[in-house]
Amino acid sequence: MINFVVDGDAQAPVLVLGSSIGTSHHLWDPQLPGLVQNFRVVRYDLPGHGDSPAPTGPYSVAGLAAEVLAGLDRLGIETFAWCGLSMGGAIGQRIALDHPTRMSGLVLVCTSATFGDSPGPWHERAARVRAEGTGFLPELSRDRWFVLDEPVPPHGRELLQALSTIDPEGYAGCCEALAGFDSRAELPALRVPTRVVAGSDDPATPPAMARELIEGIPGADLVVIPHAAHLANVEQPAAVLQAMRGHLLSR
Ligand SMILES: O=C(O)CC1=CCC(=O)O1
Repeated sequence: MINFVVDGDAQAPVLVLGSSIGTSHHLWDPQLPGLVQNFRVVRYDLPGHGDSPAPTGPYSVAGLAAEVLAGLDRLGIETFAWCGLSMGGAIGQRIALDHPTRMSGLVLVCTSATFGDSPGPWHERAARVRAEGTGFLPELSRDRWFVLDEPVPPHGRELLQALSTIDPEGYAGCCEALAGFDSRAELPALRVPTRVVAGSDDPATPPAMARELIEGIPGADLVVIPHAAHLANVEQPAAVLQAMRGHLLSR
């Protein structure tokens, strides 16, 4: 069963934070103090990540969305705002499309309607993790997660180190879920008020992918964070918090 972590006032409106493949709920530690002022913040760990077990696959974004919703049901949470980075944004899109009455607002950070031109690289990464384990992931992720030639912030170094502790089967299953995700044709039907946040230097989900999201989602707006790669909320914590609060507190 997916691990959930809840912070903040039980009476406050709920904000769910979804993390990327390769990170845990700790991805959002830099924003937590600024969010609990207004929200009951619910975070979760993907299968095999953080404190979640890795059940046998196959995994899909739709299946993970259903698991997160089941967890929110167990917590007695009916309506919520959602902010998800990367895979957390894919899961957020799926829930917004399938359960729009449950979601009051959506922030999509460093994410996309599809993760790459072809699913091949995700299947290759899944196969490598199954063959070798997750030890190679910190080196692979350094230049995808953080701007080249800039020092990695201390929290970013912790997240990179934690990559090698992830359950290989959980990580591989999440790669396969990303390989199968494509919301492009459905974006015009996404009716939850949406803000898209992109990192100016994100090589994994570059600003062009963010523009595809805002061109597809009715009424969506875009904030581009300068000097940020894929983990923009770790590199530029204050700017991402401001973009999140600016959208979610205007609802
Ligand atoms: O690890 C990466 O390549 C970055 C990434 C892309 C989608 C996601 O969730 O993380």
